[in-house]
Amino acid sequence: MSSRGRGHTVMEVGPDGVALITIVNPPVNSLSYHVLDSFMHNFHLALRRDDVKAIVVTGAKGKFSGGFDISAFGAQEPKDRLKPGWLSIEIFTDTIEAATKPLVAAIDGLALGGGLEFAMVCNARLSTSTAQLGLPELQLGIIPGLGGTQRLPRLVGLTKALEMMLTSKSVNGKEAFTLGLIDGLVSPDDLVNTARQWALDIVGHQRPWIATLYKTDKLEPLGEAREILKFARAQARKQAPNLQHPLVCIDVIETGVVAGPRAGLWKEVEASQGLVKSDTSKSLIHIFFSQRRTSKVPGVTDRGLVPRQVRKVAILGGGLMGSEIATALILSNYPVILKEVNEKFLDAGINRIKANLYSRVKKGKLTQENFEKTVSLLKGTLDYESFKDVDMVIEAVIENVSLKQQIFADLEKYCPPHCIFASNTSTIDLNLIGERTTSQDRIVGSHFFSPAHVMPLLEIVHTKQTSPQVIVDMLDISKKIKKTPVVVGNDTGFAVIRIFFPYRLAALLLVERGADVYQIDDVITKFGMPMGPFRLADLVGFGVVIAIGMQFIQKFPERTYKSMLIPLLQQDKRAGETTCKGFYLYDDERKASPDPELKNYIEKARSISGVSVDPKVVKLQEKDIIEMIFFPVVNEACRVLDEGIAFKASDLDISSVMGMGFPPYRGGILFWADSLGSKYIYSKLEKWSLLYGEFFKPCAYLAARASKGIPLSASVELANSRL
Ligand SMILES: C[C@H](O)CC(=O)SCCNC(=O)CCNC(=O)[C@H](O)C(C)(C)COP(=O)(O)OP(=O)(O)OC[C@H]1O[C@@H](n2cnc3c(N)ncnc32)[C@H](O)[C@@H]1OP(=O)(O)O
Repeated sequence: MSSRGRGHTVMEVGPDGVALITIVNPPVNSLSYHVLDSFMHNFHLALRRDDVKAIVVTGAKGKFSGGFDISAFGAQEPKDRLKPGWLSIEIFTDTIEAATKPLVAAIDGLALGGGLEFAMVCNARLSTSTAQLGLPELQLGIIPGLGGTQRLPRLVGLTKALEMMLTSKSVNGKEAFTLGLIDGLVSPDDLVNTARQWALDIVGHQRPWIATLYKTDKLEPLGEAREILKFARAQARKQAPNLQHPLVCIDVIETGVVAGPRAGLWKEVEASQGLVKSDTSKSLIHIFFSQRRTSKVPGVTDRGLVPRQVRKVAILGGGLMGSEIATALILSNYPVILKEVNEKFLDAGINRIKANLYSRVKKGKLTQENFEKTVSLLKGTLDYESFKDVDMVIEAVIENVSLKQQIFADLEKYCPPHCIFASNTSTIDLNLIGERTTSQDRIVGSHFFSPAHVMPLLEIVHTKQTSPQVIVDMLDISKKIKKTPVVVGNDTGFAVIRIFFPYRLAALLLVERGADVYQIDDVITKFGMPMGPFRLADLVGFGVVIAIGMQFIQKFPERTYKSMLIPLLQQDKRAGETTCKGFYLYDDERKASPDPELKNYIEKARSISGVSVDPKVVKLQEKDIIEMIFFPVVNEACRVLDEGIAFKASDLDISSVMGMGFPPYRGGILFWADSLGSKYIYSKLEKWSLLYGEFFKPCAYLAARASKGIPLSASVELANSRL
């Protein structure tokens, strides 16, 4: 975790009698204790100075503040700071909001979390139209802790305040103005001067001097407020049944509405103290920093390489993945050439891309005008003529080695020598794909997850020969197309598919020994996965499931559990959701329901495997099911780390969350595993391997860490230092 510099504020007093205090703590002007101490020093100085009539607060380099310094959560603090309410009530409310000179916030860029709470303590707020304002604390497992739960409803009303806090979504300056969150919209160039004049106008009684905490005009009448809160509670329980902090947030807001804002502030203080120590918050903060750490790749991003500009991209293959990738790129303003083998396929690809964009128009995420502009970035082609000035090609054709080899050999002939050659393969060795070229250094994997224009993860796959420059370029592109990149090695399944291959196999092993398919899915969904392994297999389709399964049987025969259940279902034309039958039955609206016929297939698969129903498995508790399904995934993640396919444990946490929907509030697969302990996981896997075979056998990495009591995510250096 980094808060980089510790930060400070700078004060300048102008001849107009306005003290301008600027927060300086790059990169996002977070509110570290240094910043807060420095602010209070300057603030008291400004209050004391006779030549200061009013104060304007702003942030350096076009950013007001990204909020409280997240890296300071859980850090050891001096005693006075541990005093409940010290910052929120003593400093923010009773000192700043109650000051004898007015404060105006001049907001550009960001005012998030504590940043916005700081601005709401000021007596007026001016902002640029593009600034982002919001209280995203809930995505970190905490609630706004500097009065945000009380002041936001008093500025924008309960309904909007609840929406902003519970979804963690920010609003732009324009919307903030309409809502009443800010008092004026100003261009960036005029921001500070207008704020100075505004502050002087408050002093001169030409504008109101408002203490937000005591405003009531935006609050709904009590009866209506209770109904709104009741609805919000029901929604929160439905959307996040495993999470407590959204409900705590609603309780805190309610206290302020019912018992008054000071009671609300105290309740906020008390609730925040508990939440900041919760496992949920620790996990979500881990995810926050891990996500930002994925683009720091040792030996690659520490060489001072600068990403090259990619002005034009070509995509080969307008099938499902190719068109989704093209959609992602044009949505981020990359001109794209889509190549297909004939007019029919090309038209189909272009229409798919238009349909992807159109669905955003329907959802209000893209205007009709921007739809036209985005589509104009796309050109279709049937040959390589227009490839002479492309900076990157992404190949997304069917998984056929010789076809891909031919394509890469052609690319070498038609594309400029600097062009990056990326493949979206999810199963084929990149070295094989590039075998007929002399361009191995610019061959890289760009493994998108479907739907590629929606899913947030991009696996960047490097071979031993991929140049660091190409990886740096890919990291830059992934940032521009708003994906979280994870750089991984070139091996079967890369990271996500590889670590999750035992997920379905463990579930199949349990079912053959008597566990119930629907109970397993139910337990895994309650654990927090978007769906259980069987519902997921139906969604992906058995054709793909079997093809991927074959890869693992070939590569890791000793630890692949071979069940015939899925092939048996497929033989009967039950291939998952697309055939309306798989593990579930599907109606016209794709609603899944259990199928009583399934037991016949299970019995057949059981007899082929030669296993019988085990009464212990039939009676497994929820906790056992979770462990028997996820511990093999943890085991595989350890292997991936040990083999150097992933650079860091935290990259696998992000891969599991963003690629497979592992619940972020559990911190990702290895963070969760470490919360249970390597010894515990090892002992369980060891026991099951004796009962149920090699599939569960703990790997050497896990065994070594368990024997030393070291976390699975600890760096190799730490592990070695304990040898
Ligand atoms: C008591 C209060 O109620 C509690 C709080 O205020 S909790 C904090 C609430 N604020 C937030 O949740 C905002 C978190 N930050 C963000 O969403 C995004 O970082 C952002 C929108 C501010 C900027 O996004 P972007 O420009 O893409 O830059 P991003 O890569 O995310 O961040 C840049 C750097 O700032 C750091 N950073 C961002 N916000 C931070 C914060 N609040 N505290 C500490 N560091 C922060 C990041 O870790 C990153 O560090 P790195 O370069 O060393 O990896």
